[in-house]
Amino acid sequence: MAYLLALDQGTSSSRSIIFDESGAIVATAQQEFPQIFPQPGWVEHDPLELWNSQLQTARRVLEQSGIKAGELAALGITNQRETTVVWERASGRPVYNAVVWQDRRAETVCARLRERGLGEAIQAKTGLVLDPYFSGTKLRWILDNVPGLRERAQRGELLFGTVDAWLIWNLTGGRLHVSDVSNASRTMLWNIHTGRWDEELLAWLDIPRSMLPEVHASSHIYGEVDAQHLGAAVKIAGIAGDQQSALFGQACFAPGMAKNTYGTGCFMLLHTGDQCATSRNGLISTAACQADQRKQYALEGSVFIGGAVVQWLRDGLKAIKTSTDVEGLAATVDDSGGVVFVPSFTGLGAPYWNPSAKGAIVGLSRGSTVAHIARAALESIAFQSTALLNAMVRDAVSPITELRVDGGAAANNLLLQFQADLLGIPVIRPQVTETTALGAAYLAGLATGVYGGLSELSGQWRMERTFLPTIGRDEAAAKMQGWEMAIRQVRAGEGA
Ligand SMILES: Nc1ncnc2c1ncn2[C@@H]1O[C@H](COP(=O)(O)OP(=O)(O)O)[C@@H](O)[C@H]1O
Ligand SMILES: O=P(O)(O)OC[C@H](O)CO
Repeated sequence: MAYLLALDQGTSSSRSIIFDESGAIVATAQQEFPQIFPQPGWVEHDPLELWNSQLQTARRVLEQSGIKAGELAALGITNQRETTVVWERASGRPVYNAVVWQDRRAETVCARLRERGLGEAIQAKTGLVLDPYFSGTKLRWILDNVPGLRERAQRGELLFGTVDAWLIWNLTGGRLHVSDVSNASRTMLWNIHTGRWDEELLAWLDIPRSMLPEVHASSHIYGEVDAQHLGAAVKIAGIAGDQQSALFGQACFAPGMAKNTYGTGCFMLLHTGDQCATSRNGLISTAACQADQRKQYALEGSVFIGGAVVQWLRDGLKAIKTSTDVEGLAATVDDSGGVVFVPSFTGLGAPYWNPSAKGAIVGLSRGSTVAHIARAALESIAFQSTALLNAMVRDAVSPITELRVDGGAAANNLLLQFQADLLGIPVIRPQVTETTALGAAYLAGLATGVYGGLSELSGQWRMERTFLPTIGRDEAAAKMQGWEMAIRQVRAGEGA
């Protein structure tokens, strides 16, 4: 039996999972790390905490499983995307906290690029909307604002990486500065058509070329982990951004196959094969996992607050004790009683793109209770996801006949039923919902010969439960109209 280790470095925790070659989970270890909020709209992580928590979970999962590092066929890395780390080439020390994907501070950088009329040209090259979400704008902010760093970067003393590159630098004792196409495509420095770092983009964002990692296909033997970390050298044979990794782990390999991940945010990806489709409806184009030398693409809708709205009910409103409790509370009422919750705590992502929007709860009446608010919070996750799928349908790249789902909040049956009702297509939850980690394990297994090809992986995918629509299309459309009206109110409040 071959074993594969997936390192899944997410926004709220680091996880390590060992899979056997059938895709079954053998053991899991997880560790949370602190979120740092220095100012409203800013979100940071300590890069050393990311590295240490990831390493600890990798050691723990090996211990728990009784499998020795030397018995692993390979490991794959998957990570929160866009989060930006800068460190010293000579010492490996980070020079600033990691600026997290949710962080909005680079809006000033975007505004200047917009004023220069570069929004469309950037979108044409990168597939991305000019928004502070993406790494290049965060990196530019760091070099412009942290004293001394621009000069040091120009002297070649500093390196930039998304979290995959940072982890691999540490795993290999500074021997490798590498990343994969799926992560590179989120930096706004990568030309999605040529599959290269783009000199014009680097000039517009004023980023020295010497800071950037070397980029390969997602399934590729990058090198080996230093034996001191896990007890033996292990091949690093897969890297992918977590959402593209989940698309791969859901065995969505063909055009028209789509998945939605309900984690901190919600990320819906539609595979578009070797065609880079351009959205006219607020979605972005992104590199999908590349298993070989052929480029693969997806259309993506990214929602910044998904399951995080449930965390807010728990930690901010203290309405529930655990995230799981939300389902019971929401089920005590038949509907939201006219309450609509727009959880745009960190601006609005796709398809609305409004970095300064704030959250709102509208439609409150004397009869509204915390249960209505909890239900509206869950519904907001499904409404936002429906807006993404509607945009994909309007882009008419390919028909979407079903949606595969995963992520922490996909455990919530009430949410998934409401999702199927709104979408009017089957919403399908697989048996293995750790699809992000599974994708990374698959990529590593393909590169090292554990798997013969994609069809073998498609054959491993198993459905756990299907949610079918139970309401008419008119009723679904009316619910969606109520949502869009609330969005207009939020945007009007922002002067958008
Ligand atoms: N039963 C549930 N219902 C709704 N939301 C949930 C439930 N369980 C977990 N969540 C939410 O899912 C998120 C965690 O999912 P996960 O996939 O682990 O996220 P990430 O990978 O972004 O760290 C949290 O925001 C949590 O509030
Ligand atoms: O860590 P997650 O699962 O919240 O995913 C974060 C995304 O990669 C951000 O683009």
